[in-house]
Amino acid sequence: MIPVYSVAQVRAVEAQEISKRGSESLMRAAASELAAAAEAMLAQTASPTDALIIGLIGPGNNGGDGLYALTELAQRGYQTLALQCTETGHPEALKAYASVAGTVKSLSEGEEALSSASLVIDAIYGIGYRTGAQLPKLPAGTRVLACDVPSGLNCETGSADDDVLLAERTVTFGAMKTGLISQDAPLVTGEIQVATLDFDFSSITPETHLVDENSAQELLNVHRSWRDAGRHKYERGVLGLIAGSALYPGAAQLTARAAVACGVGLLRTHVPEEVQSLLSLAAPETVPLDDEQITEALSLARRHLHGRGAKISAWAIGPGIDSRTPPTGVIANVFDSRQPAVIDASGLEVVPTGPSEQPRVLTPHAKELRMLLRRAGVSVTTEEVRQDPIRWTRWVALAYNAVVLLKGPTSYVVAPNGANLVVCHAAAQLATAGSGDILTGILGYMLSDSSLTGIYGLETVSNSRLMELTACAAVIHGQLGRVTAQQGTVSASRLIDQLPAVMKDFGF
Ligand SMILES: NC(=O)C1=CN([C@@H]2O[C@H](COP(=O)(O)OP(=O)(O)OC[C@H]3O[C@@H](n4cnc5c(N)ncnc54)[C@H](O)[C@@H]3O)[C@@H](O)[C@H]2O)[C@@H](O)CC1
Ligand SMILES: Nc1ncnc2c1ncn2[C@@H]1O[C@H](COP(=O)(O)OP(=O)(O)O)[C@@H](O)[C@H]1O
Repeated sequence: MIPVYSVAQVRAVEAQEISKRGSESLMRAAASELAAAAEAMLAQTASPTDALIIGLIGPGNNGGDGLYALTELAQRGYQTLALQCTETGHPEALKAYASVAGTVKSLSEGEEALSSASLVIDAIYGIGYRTGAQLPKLPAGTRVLACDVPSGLNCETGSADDDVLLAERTVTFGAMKTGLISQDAPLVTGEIQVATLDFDFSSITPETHLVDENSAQELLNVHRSWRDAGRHKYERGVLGLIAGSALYPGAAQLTARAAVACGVGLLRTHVPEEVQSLLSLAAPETVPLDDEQITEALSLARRHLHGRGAKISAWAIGPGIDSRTPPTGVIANVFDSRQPAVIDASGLEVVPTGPSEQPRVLTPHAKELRMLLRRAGVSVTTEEVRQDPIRWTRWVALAYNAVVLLKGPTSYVVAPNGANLVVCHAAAQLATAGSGDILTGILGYMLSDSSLTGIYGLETVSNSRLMELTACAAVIHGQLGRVTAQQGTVSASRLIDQLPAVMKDFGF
């Protein structure tokens, strides 16, 4: 997992590093990382002599990084041009660049060259940016590498100006910063590469941790073993799905098909009669589960009589339930159990507040989070949630005694004790009807699989493992969106078609 720090924390460590190593040597180290990233971006498309790299240079240290990077690139044979975007610049870096590659032009003098740039390095503003500067408009299709932070992005809040310079890649220095993963940031930074420059953060507690593809792989492997290959379907895990209504017959199918596509051991489905025949057609692998069997399964689980009757390892509750007539009796019994559950959509309208023995994950989007807060007696606006998502998600986690996944372009996973993780891996195309139902299927499957929860006997899964698995499900879901979008337009059904291949990439 990647630790994420506030700008103030990064500034404090930076000050220590400057006193140890000197400002110039740090800046040169940052510049080398930036130059290497520029070379990597051009590796497929241009040889050094053909490529023109233009640096947009600002007044402070960010501009200094850009100039030293351009100096290195000029020394390696690239054609470079430094365009000064403000009245003043970093004096030593300006001198260093001039001595290797010639004079620096003003933006107005050299603007025309932008249309022939192979790559633009955006080194106008970094963490010192305050909103409101005049930023240059780049020709459509310009490839941009941002130095530390895209210019126009407030790196404390993640709020971007309308004319922010959109980056294909951002090389950020010291550590991942909160404002690079919040609010607008995921839409403007491109891929983020952290160049730690060996900054020492050992005495500082990060604000949160980012779970990316690599960290998800590691987290998924924690309990996997060679013994997994010898398990039969019941040992592998049985998911109980309570979903669907005549009003929304599709949601139960999507969640069921997603869980099946993940490779669930067995899926038992509790849906209204009129939905069951459709579900059996859409997912013939599923086996219906009636009220009596649920009561029996819960009773056996309470008496630890595993392996008899309808054994259920975890539950997925909510997709497509008609909130006007939810199956409250059955759901109430499941909520009273100690079996892990993911609760989504209309299930969120009936999940009880207060203490519970059940390990639970609630998966609201922002509007559902506000509904959950209202049910717990707290009234907030959408803007308040946007400004401080972790704070309001924590309120819900505490009030409902559950791990909460707040879904959106950036997703937040928060436990009742306040621990939190962030996932920034989504593709915009995931904003399509039914994609949340698929996430419920993926997470439901993961909670049911003992090789992922590490629970084979009588204990229950801890909130910290629930958080990890929830973050992994969000990463897988994000990757699913990315892979599907590469091949065409995205719909929930197309996401399910890609799911087996994406799961395979995560070691399933
Ligand atoms: N301090 C260090 O040792 C290191 C700093 N690094 C670089 O230093 C950057 C931070 O440098 P600075 O603190 O000089 O800040 P910036 O280079 O981000 O900004 C320069 C100055 O621009 C001005 N400014 C900001 N917003 C403006 C606006 N809207 N209108 C007009 N002027 C505005 C501010 O006065 C600010 O100090 C980092 O982002 C990173 O690129 C790296 O070299 C790593 C080492
Ligand atoms: N603009 C966006 N960019 C990236 N991911 C998004 C965006 N909007 C929504 N998502 C993701 O898509 C999913 C939508 O879930 P949800 O709102 O429950 O949809 P539905 O109710 O249609 O199933 C969530 O996983 C969320 O993180």
